[in-house]
Amino acid sequence: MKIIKIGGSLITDKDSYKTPDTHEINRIAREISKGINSDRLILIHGAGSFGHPLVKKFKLNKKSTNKDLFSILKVQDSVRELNRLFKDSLNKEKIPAYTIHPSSITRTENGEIIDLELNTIRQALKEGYIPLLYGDMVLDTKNRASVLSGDRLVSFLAQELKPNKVGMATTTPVLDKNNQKIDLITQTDLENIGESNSTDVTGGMLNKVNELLKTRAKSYIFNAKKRKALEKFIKGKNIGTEVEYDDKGKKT
Ligand SMILES: Nc1ncnc2c1ncn2[C@@H]1O[C@H](COP(=O)(O)OP(=O)(O)OP(=O)(O)O)[C@@H](O)[C@H]1O
Ligand SMILES: C=C(C)CCOP(=O)(O)O
Repeated sequence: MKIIKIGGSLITDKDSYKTPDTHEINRIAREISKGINSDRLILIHGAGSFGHPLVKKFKLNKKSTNKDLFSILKVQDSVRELNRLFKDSLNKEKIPAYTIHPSSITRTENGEIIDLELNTIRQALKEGYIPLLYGDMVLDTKNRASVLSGDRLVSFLAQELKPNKVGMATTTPVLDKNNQKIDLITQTDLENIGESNSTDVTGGMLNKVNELLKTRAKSYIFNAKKRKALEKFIKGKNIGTEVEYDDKGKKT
């Protein structure tokens, strides 16, 4: 099994509010379709400009017990819109993507997952679907709602479902201070890893690396703007920056 996250910066224009990159959405769906084989696959996508700017505007990433219910619903509706665009494009390419809305199956406590209903995902896989999840706003026992990033979903699902490979497709591999690609990153060399240059409430590249440090499966962050990179990754090629598992990287 593979778990792959498609970054919000690939499928949206992250600097323009709620702007899908339809051309890239369709190209990525085609690459997934060409790459896919009998290996099981779970897809997750980020929120891009359909999530981060609204969360920031409504301050929904802060601790508070009285977040406005309608603001939370607005963010959920917005990320669902992006999910629908991506799902439709995947289905058009004959990929049986089956959306599982994280907000319907997850609770967090202070942002940490305490329940996530895995049997729905397992059953969807069993029936031959490709479960499709995404960065969402979910119920939180202490703060009414919390932002659950697609990056966290990747590491949580990897821990539970034990895929043999994990990929985070975004617009760049991990770069060093000279802007050169890092081939292998470990817990000890995180100094040059920052957040995102765009509006991003979930920690950008640093969060991605931190989540993958907790992931035992072989894990890669790569640039899927490069033609055929995603297709090759799905077919089994290792590309981008490998993130080495480190049990000291465990946050949960
Ligand atoms: N050392 C680094 N190497 C590469 N990118 C870095 C580095 N430090 C910070 N970044 C930033 O991290 C960004 C990637 O993280 P970001 O969270 O925006 O991507 P994404 O997963 O595609 O988006 P989303 O969170 O919406 O799904 C890069 O575009 C870059 O701005
Ligand atoms: C901003 C929201 C609602 C989810 C963020 O998910 P991500 O784009 O995967 O970090």
